[in-house]
Amino acid sequence: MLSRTTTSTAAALIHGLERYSVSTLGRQLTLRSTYASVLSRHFSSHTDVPTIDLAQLQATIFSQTAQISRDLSSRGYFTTVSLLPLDEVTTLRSQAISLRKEGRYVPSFSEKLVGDTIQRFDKEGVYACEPDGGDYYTAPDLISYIATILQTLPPALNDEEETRDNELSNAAFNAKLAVTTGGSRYPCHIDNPVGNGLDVRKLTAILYLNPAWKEGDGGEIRLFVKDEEEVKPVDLSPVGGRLLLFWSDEIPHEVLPTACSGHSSENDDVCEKSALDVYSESDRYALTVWIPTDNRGVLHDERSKFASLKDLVHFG
Ligand SMILES: O=C(O)CCC(=O)C(=O)O
Ligand SMILES: [Fe+2]
Repeated sequence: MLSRTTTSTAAALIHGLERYSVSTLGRQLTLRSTYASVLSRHFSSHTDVPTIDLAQLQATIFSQTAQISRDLSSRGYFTTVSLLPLDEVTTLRSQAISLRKEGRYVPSFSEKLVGDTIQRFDKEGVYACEPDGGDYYTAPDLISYIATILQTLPPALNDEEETRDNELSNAAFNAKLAVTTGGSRYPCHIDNPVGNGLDVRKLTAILYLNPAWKEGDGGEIRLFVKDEEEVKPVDLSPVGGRLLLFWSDEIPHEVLPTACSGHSSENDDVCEKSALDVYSESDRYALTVWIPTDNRGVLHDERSKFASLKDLVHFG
């Protein structure tokens, strides 16, 4: 349990966040209320407080900032499997499930560029929620985690030589909690594929909330990165406590199918997708925070060493 002083620090961190709304590829992603107003209600009523150690989370990020910055600039991504201890990951997962039980998730869809047009497609068996300040009472640790990441990563990376030019912003962001059920996958995509001035997301930060994940459970994220002039796939398991960072406008990636929890009655090879209100241990939870840039000019920069990836990779 956090002491009052530490929690107040979290409130102060959160207080800096602004309302943010960006229309990305025609979709309105909106932060419905500020975390600050919810936290001020919280402090007057002394109800639940976050139990994850936010000060330790911040210290862990600061201790790895130099490596994060080096990896992002040299290979386009950074990952560690031990951002948080497993008991904290378990807490976050249970709050993610509570939000699902409250009906905060909706069926997920994505958009892809086909030639010059943007096509929308459903991601069958994938459900998503955009957590915001209004979710604080149900998910205090999830909301505090998001706030801590936002207040820690952008200034830390803006202080490092290799990543300073990206001018990451801690004033504006989008967050998404997604659950992938039996056999579902995400096709290959780039999170911010056009950089048309409305979508300014630069850094993708994913935390995986699957403390019981085992080898063979599937659901790996496959990044396409560069090895000399060749494209190299890198598969990373969604183990609980893994943090993955990569450039939102440059790194193609897909999510491989999760293992089946049941088979379709008609076809044994086809996984039974879970409905929105069916919960399974094998559900794959991921919490993504997208950090934007204050300088649109850095998006889709043709001089970047990763710029050619979008031409080399087959999407869809
Ligand atoms: O859950 C993952 O591993 C990646 C999800 C993803 O690519 C996305 O939400 O854009
Ligand atoms: Fe993505």
